[in-house]
Amino acid sequence: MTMAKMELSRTTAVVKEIWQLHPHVQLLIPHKTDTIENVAEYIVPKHTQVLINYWAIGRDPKVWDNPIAFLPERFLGCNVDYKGKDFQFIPFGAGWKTCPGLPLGVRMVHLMLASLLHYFDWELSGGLKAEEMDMRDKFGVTLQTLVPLRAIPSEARDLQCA
Ligand code: HEM
Repeated sequence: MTMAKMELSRTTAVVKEIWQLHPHVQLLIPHKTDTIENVAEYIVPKHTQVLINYWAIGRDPKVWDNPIAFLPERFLGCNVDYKGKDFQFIPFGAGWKTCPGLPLGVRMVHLMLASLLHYFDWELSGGLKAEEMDMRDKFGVTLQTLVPLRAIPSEARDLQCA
C-alpha cells in the first residue's frame, strides 16, 4: 500500500467517525410509507410519516462498541461504508431517496479536511485542551456543534503556488 493511500484511509476513517457521532443530517429527510410495513415488532400503517433517528443509531451501544468515544480506528480495515448498504451507518440515507450529492459530498469533505490538516498546524483558542472541548451537538435541520470550534492556524506550510 502506498503512503498516500494509507494516509487517505486514515482520513476516511476520521471522516466516517465524524459521520457516525455528529452526522450532518441527524433525522435524514422525512419519508412516507406506501404500504403497511413491519419494522421489528411494530406495524407501521400505510402513509405514515417516518423519521429515522440516525443520530441515535450512531450512539447506540447495541450497534457500536463504545459509541461515544471518538475512535476512527473502528473504521480501519472494516467494510462498513456510507453508500446505504450498511443500515447502522447511513449518513447519506439509503434506498431510492438516498442523497444524490453523495459523490460530491464525500470528495468535498475529504478535500477540505485533508487540506486544512496538510497546510496548517492548529491550536485551540484560549489554551483549551482537546479533552476539555464541548462536543455536544445543537439540533436543527442540520447538526451543528453547540459551542462553535475556535481553532487558530499557528503555522502555514507549502503555501507557495507552483
Ligand atoms: C457531506 C455532505 C452531505 C451529506 C452528509 C448529505 C446527507 C443527506 C441526507 C442524509 C439526505 C436524506 C436521505 C434520506 O432521507 O434517505 C440527503 C438528501 C439530499 N441531498 Fe444530501 N448530503 C450531502 C451533500 C449533498 C450535496 C453536495 C448535494 C447536492 C449537490 C446534496 C443534495 C441532496 C438532495 C437533493 C437530497 C434530497 C433527495 C431526495 O429527497 O430525493 N447533498 N442528503
